[in-house]
Amino acid sequence: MKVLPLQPADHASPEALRAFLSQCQRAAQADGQERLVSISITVGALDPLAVLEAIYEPGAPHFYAEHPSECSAIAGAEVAARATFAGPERFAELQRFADETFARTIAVGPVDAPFGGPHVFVGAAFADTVENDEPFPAIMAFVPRWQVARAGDVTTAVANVPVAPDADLDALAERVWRAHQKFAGFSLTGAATESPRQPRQFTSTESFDYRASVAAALRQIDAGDFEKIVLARALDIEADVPFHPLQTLDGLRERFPDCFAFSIANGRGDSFIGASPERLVRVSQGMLEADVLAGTIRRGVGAVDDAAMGAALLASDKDQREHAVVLASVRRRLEALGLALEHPAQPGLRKLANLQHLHTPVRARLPDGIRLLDALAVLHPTPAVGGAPREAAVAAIRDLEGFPRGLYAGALGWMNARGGGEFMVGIRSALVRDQRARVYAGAGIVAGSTPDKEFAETDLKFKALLDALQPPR
Ligand SMILES: C=C(O[C@H]1C=CC=C(C(=O)O)[C@@H]1O)C(=O)O
Repeated sequence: MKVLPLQPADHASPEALRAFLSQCQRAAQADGQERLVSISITVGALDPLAVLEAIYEPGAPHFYAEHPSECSAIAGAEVAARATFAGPERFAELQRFADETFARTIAVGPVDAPFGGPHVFVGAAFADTVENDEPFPAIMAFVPRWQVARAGDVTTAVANVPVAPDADLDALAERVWRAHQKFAGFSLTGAATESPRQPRQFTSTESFDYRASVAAALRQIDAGDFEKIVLARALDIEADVPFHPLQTLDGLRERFPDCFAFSIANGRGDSFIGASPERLVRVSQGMLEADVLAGTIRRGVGAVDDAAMGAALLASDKDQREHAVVLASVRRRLEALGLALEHPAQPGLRKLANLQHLHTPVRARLPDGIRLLDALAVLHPTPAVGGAPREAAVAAIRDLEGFPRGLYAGALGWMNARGGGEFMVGIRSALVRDQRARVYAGAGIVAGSTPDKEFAETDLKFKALLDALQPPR
C-alpha cells in the first residue's frame, strides 16, 4: 500500500480532491492497473450502527461487527472491490486477493489510527463449498466504499474509491466530495425512521428430529468413528411483518455487551446476524488471541443459584472433556505453525446474559512469515463447532443435520493492510430475509451427552435470537 503524506482534512476542497484523484489516475494509467484510493479521516463521535442504519440500502452488501464492552465497532457498506472463493484453498486465495488489493491501494489520512485505511470484510461459510442456491458463497470478501468505525473515543471514516485508468474524474471527484462532506459532518437529525413495526405473529417450524440425530451421533462415538461432534438445529420463523436486521442487532448488542454483534448482508436481501461469544482469532501488532469456548450451562436465578450453576459446569466431566478436545486441537494446530501458546491451566467461566460457558483464552506471538489467515485456515472449523477428529466429524455433520449450515458456525471478520484483523465464529445467529428468519443453535456431543439435555441446551441458545427478533412490547 502506498501511503501519501497528505492530510485530507487539512486540504479539504473539491479542487484539492480532484487534483489528488488525478494524480492517482496517472498512476493507474502508467501501468494500466486500477487503483483503490483510500481516504481516511478522523471524525467526531459516531455510532457506526446508527450510521449504517441511517444510510442502509437493502441493495448493497454491508458488514458490521461490534464488541460493546471492548468499545469497538466497525461498519462498512457498498462495494469498492470484491471477490468470492470456494474450495480447500479458499483462505490462501483470500490472502492473495487482500495482498493484491492492498498493493494497488493509494492511501491518505491517518491510516495508522484505529480502523484507519482500507479493510477487507469477510464472510466464510462453515464448509468450503456451498450449494448454488445458498444466499452466501463459501467466502464473500469485499472492500466497502465507505467505512465508519469506533475504537474507544476515536471514530474514523474511510472512503474507498476505485480509480480506473479511464474513469470520469469529474463525476468521481464530485461523488467522493459529497461522501466526504456527509461523513465529516454526519448528522443523524431527521434520519430516524418511524418506530418499526415489531412482528406479532411468529410461527416456527423445525424439519428434522434433533434428538434422533444426537442418538445416532452417540452410537457413532461409541463405535469409535469420532470423539466429539457438534450438531445444530435450524428453526424456521415466519412473521407477519418483515424483520429489520439492524434493529434486531441493536437489541442484541444491548443484551450481550460481551459478545460480538454482527451483520453481513449480501445486497440481495439476505442478512446473517447474531451475537457471538466466540472470538476465533484476532491479530494485532503481531500478537494472536483466540477463545476456546465449549461447555455450557444456564445462568442461575440469583447469585447463589448462578454460582452453583457455574460450579456444576466446572465440575462436569462431560463439559470438561468437550472443552479439552477444543483446546487440544487449537494447541496442536497453532503449535504446528510454530506458535508458542500461553493460556491458563484450567478453563474459567464466561458468563453471558443467558448462559455460562467454559472458557480458555489463548494468546501467542506470531512467528515471522505466519499471518492471520494462516492461523484461521488451520483453526477453522474448531471442534467447538465441528468435532474431532475434524474430517470424520465434519463429514458426519452433513449426514446428521438436515440443512446446509451456510454462514452458521463460519468465520466472519475483517483484515487491514497492517496484517491485523479479527474473526468471530458465526454462532448464536440467524439468516434473515423479509418476513423469514432461520435461527441456528448447536451443541457439542461427546460420550455422556444425552439427546434431551442437548435439545434443552440448544433451546436456551435459540432464545437469545428469538427474543431479539421479537422484542417484548
Ligand atoms: C455451536 C454452538 O456453540 C458452541 C460454542 C460454545 C459452547 C458450545 C457447547 O457447549 O456445546 C458449542 O461448542 C452454538 O451456539 O451454536
